Amino acid sequence: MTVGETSPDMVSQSGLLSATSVFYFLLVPALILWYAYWKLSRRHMLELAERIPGPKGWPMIGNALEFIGSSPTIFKRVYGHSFDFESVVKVWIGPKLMIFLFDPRDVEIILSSHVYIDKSTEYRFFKPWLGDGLLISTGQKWRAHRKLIAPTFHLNVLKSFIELFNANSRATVEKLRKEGNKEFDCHDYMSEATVEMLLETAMGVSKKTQEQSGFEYAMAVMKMCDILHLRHTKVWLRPDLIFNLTKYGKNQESLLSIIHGLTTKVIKNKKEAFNKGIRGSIAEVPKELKINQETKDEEPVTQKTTSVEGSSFGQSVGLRDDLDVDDNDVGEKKRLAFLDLMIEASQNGVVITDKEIKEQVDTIMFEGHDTTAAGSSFFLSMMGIHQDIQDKVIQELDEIFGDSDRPATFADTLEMKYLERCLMETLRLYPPVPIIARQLQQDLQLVSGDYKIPAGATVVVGTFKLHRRADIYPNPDKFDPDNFLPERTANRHYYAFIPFSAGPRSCVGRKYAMLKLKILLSTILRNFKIKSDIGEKDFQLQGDIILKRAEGFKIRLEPRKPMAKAH
Ligand code: HEM
Repeated sequence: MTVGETSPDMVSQSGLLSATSVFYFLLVPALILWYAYWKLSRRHMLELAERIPGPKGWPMIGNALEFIGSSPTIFKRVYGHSFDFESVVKVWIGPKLMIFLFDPRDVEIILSSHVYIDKSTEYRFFKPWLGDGLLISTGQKWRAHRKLIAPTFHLNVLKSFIELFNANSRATVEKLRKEGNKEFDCHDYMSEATVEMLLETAMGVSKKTQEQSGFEYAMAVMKMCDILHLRHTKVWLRPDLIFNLTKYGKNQESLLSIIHGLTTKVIKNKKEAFNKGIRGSIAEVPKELKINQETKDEEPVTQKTTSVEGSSFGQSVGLRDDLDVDDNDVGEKKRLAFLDLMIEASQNGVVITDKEIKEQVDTIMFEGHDTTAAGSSFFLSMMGIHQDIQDKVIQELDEIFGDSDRPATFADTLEMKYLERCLMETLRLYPPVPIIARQLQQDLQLVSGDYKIPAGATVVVGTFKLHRRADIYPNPDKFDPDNFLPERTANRHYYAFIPFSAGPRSCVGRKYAMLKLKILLSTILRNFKIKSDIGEKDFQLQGDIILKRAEGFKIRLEPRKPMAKAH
């Protein structure tokens, strides 16, 4: 080859070289342009955010370091720092803007709105588990499904669950008895009980027909929540591509196969029963726990409607949502339990597909169990710590039931006024859902101060902190059931107590949860006195999606009577 001649190799190499240099030549300005555009498109957001108070952050990562460490450490640190600010706090996690709200007036604007109803992008980690179920769906799909599902949790449907609530509460008491008087974690029992109750009531199948135990399901859910929480706090686990390669990704897969295994079986069993013409729960109630018809018929007329005078079912008296609809408005046909209605609707054609039923069953099974398991475990912890208050609850129960072991009726639950106040106070101090997050599609003007939250930001309603505001609850960290005396609640802002959220996206299971918890907890306290060797100041709180005690819900039991008497 002579000088000046070029080999085909060299041609292709120089071609490659020039292609690479052209690529970089174009890439750099493209990146600069993209960055400039990105900055420009966020100018509005940055300008509005600038005026909102918040802790100083680092370049690029913002305040992300605040979220490093163990769950209890993060919870303590973030809650502690919230006192450096008033009712609105801005936090940057990398490029993500989050605005925390603690003022009930601001919270009302968000929660009562039909506009600001989109869930924050963090909820997307739930997708492989809950699909497009009620908790995370949005727009027309959410609206249509909410309309379908809400009536299945009206009080008239719930009243038909009372015998099953009693039967399962009784079974839980017998399981608890085996602990003797040693210290143990009551959360496991509460999880199992709530899963089994959901199976037998809302799903209408028998827990005995599920080969897989409710306990195994509950444990898998707990581990799934740990993984989801990790993805919220560890930024590098957020992209699916990376997450799926990690051990957490693999673990999630096997947990989902347990979780979905149970829900698939539930739907299959229910469909089989449905095709045989069976409606309502196929679970059996022991004869001695059947509530006789006379007692049912004695219920005053007001109780035959879905709203009960003076009883707020877990939200401020005066607030109303789509669960507070009178019987006459609901109509006879819609009075079916959750899964019965889902299957009937699907058989009638267009309303809901099999995939959508599955997503809703997964959603209700998750939302319906982990929250109530935490709520009941905190309640038992409170009883164990505050013996004087527990004595008053027990006295009230003795006045209602005497020394009879008869099952609780709906009318009895309305008499449990002091127990209800203790439950509300537990949900105030330890709300099982400690924060609620929404994604803003439009700017939002606040009323607590002259701040406007820009579209694109994530709004976080800090329920835990809101419930402990000293200007609303005097001595806010003290467990004081009298906070829910009518004269105290009368002048309180409706949105100062929102354990079940409020407004159009409030919890559909609110009344279900309150009724079930009253029966479960009263049955436990009719049989045991609770003791605790740990005080509230030693709680290691962790807010991984659901608020829990990291050290476990340790209590001890003292039997109140040797053996239950028949009525
Ligand atoms: C103590 C028990 C419970 C508490 C504290 C609680 C709390 C909440 C909260 C705060 C929300 C709003 C979440 C958000 O916007 O991010 C919610 C939503 C929801 N809850 Fe509950 N919940 C409880 C029990 C239940 C039960 C028993 C069920 C079902 C049987 C249930 C089903 C749902 C569903 C489906 C949603 C989504 C509603 C929607 O977006 O339209 N919850 N819950």
